[in-house]
Amino acid sequence: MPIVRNVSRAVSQLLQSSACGCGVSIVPVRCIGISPRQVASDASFHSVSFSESDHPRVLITGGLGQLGVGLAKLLRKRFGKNNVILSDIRKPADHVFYSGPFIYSDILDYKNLREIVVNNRITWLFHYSALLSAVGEANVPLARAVNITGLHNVLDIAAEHNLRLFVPSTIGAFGPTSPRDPTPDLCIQRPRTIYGVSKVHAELMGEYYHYRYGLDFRCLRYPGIISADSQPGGGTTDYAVQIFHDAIKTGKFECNLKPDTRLPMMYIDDCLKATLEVMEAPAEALSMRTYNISAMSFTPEELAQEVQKHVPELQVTYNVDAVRQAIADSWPMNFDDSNARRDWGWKHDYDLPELVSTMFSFLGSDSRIAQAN
Ligand SMILES: NC(=O)c1ccc[n+]([C@@H]2O[C@H](COP(=O)([O-])OP(=O)(O)OC[C@H]3O[C@@H](n4cnc5c(N)ncnc54)[C@H](O)[C@@H]3O)[C@@H](O)[C@H]2O)c1
Ligand SMILES: C[C@@H](O)[C@H](N)C(=O)O
Repeated sequence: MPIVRNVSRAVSQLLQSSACGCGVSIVPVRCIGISPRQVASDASFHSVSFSESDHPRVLITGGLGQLGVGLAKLLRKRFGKNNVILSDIRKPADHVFYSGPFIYSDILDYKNLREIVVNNRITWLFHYSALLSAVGEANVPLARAVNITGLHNVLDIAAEHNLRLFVPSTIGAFGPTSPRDPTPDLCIQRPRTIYGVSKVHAELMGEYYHYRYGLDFRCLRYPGIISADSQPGGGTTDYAVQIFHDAIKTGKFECNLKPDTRLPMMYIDDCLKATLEVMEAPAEALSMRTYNISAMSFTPEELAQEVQKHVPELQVTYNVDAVRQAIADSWPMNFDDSNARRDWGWKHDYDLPELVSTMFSFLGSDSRIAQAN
């Protein structure tokens, strides 16, 4: 009766352990006998345990958004082009399609996702598919399906096939009753968006699967991410990307948040670096499975002033979007990431001045607003 023994050992360990996971080290119990989803008896369990000397075989879901292509580039440099598969439900641009393996995958299609994992002997999964905060409020049923049902599919497949699973969370996982300045890792989380609710759900489900089934779940709460070569997908922090494009194209920027709205932000290279670092961190180093990460925090007014050092002619006006403003007003102003810095050595490279000069050198500041005047 090995399964029964494993179950009772898992349950007794779970009951003895603290629920918060803060500083408490619990030996994860891997027990495929109590796999979270019943699978057909003929299903194959080609789970490949990843040994440190091998390269992981990586799948990225929702990989054609703001962050996925950059992540694939970083991981392919490290693990080899053919070991990293990008997937999405959209058609990739030529340069993406020809830069490495791409596959269609709808995360709502459980069987197809499982087939991809099995056929490609996937060992690491980065689950990036999501509807972000502003688009989520515009289509709650779709956000609920993609962000919650999709996550359930990914969790079950990851547990069944012994994957290391990364799911990003967000500053949006906090709400108006959370401490906002700074926001620690462990505090009240009562977000008021479907996006935030789905991300708290993801954090809790991932941690539950970790303690219950031994799933190697790792999660970072990202701030608003700023990138030059990819467009944001409909979030509240999008203004901080749009200002660069508008400064160069027209010399005029209309901001949809109030000038004094302070939010945590990060340059994409720091975000992707943190993601790889936490995935490579030894399990013993992780006292928690969900960490805040932080780099800088600024208001639209402060960002505009820094941008004007490069484009002095830039004119900024404010036309507040009530939905986005309400969301931003409920989010952290500053993020406390001291646990990530202590546990696995997280350290950001970009503060506001470096972020702004890097964005302009990427976007080519010589094409700036001469034509706008
Ligand atoms: N960009 C940020 O500022 C930020 C901040 C915090 C957290 N995050 C998180 O990081 C992850 C990636 O963010 P992003 O900015 O690249 O998002 P994005 O909105 O730009 O991209 C999301 C991708 O998911 C895909 N998708 C939607 N429905 C799908 C489905 N049914 N099956 C498969 N794919 C589907 C979309 O086609 C899109 O390419 C998300 O989980 C997001 O919550 C992002
Ligand atoms: C912060 C983050 O999760 C995303 N950029 C949003 O604004 O929705």
